[in-house]
Amino acid sequence: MQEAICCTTSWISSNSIPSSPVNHTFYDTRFTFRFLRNKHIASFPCVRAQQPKATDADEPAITIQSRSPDIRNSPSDIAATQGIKIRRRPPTGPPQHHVGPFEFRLQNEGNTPRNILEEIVWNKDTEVAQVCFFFTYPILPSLYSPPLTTFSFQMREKKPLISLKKALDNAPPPRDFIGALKTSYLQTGMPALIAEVKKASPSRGVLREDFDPVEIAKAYEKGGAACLSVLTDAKYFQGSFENLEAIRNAGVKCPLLCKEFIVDAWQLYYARAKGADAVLLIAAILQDSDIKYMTRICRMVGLTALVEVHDENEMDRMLKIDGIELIGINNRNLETFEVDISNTKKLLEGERGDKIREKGIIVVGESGLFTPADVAFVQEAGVKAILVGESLVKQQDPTKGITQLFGKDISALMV
Ligand SMILES: O=P(O)(O)OC[C@@H](O)[C@@H](O)c1c[nH]c2ccccc12
Repeated sequence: MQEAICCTTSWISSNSIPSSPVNHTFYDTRFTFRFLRNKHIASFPCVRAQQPKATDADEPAITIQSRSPDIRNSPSDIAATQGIKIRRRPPTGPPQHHVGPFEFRLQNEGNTPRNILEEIVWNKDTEVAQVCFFFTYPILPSLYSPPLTTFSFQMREKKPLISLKKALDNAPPPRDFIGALKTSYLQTGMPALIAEVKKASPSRGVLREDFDPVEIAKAYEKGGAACLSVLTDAKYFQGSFENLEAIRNAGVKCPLLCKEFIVDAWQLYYARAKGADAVLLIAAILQDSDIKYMTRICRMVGLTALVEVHDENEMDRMLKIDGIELIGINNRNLETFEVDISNTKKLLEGERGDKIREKGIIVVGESGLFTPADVAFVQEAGVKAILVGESLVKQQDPTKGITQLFGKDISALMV
């Protein structure tokens, strides 16, 4: 079985593990891990964790795993049929060549990221995996051939879910992200602003040297932002979960979007535990079953999911999924960095626009918005909210930046 999650050696490298679903299976009384390999299944009791409370009474209980259970067998084949070009890891795997104690990495098409988004996702997969726990448990030798006395498995957790669950209980309560957008839109008659706290990006480099996330967040709130987006990726955006936490703890009332590359359900819990009210799910990197699965988890833990699309195929995929309430159209192609705000218009035309209105989905126009004309253009196209980073964060006074972006002081229009 390709997606085996246990390793038959007592040593494993984080890179050598496929992105398999580790079963974060919660029971009220005990927690069982299941290991699948060559059709053998071994289960044993482990730490107890608890299933989060369903907020929707109709929502059946769910088993928490890293990724959707539906994709366990051939994730890349399914992704390809959905038009997803981003590969989730080097298909040729880790370095193959060993000479004595040395390892040689052979660079080839299979283990070289094809674009920046793929590179970010591979790094994120490794990052989430590296902060894991390695457990070594004795196992019945008869289950495997040759007999083993121990095996190790990787748990994609910086903190085990049990402690994250505790952190969830202590997390500040989730706030209504969509409600804040709707209220702002009604009060101002302009697209509600999700203002982004972003220090740097791979396409633009460092946007602001004197970066104080709390000060910027407060300035955005004062300027009339409905919600804030906080970058938490450290490697490419110089963001952090500490920034998110600090903004939340500083008493900023705007609901917070955790701007992260979510590749594993564990990250949803972590974001909520750190005070996020919403998370970003990127259709270019998550297949349909992952989106369905992760949006369900979001509902259970009280997070709003902002599902991001960039092209027609991604939009059509998301429109077939029930329960999506908020869709962001990214004007930036995350593979090439090209920005074109007419992308928002293109994806809202014709039948797609009709379907979005029918379903009552709120659309957010994302990236590359700098002027009142840009805001008017995407509003005309049908968005009720906008997500803006660069043009605001670069202003010495981000509050004034908001007034310049809209051509008027929107904070004065808010009750
Ligand atoms: O700085 P801009 O061009 O205003 O863009 C903000 C936001 O849309 C952008 O940061 C963004 C949109 N989708 C993302 C996904 C990951 C990281 C960043 C993003």
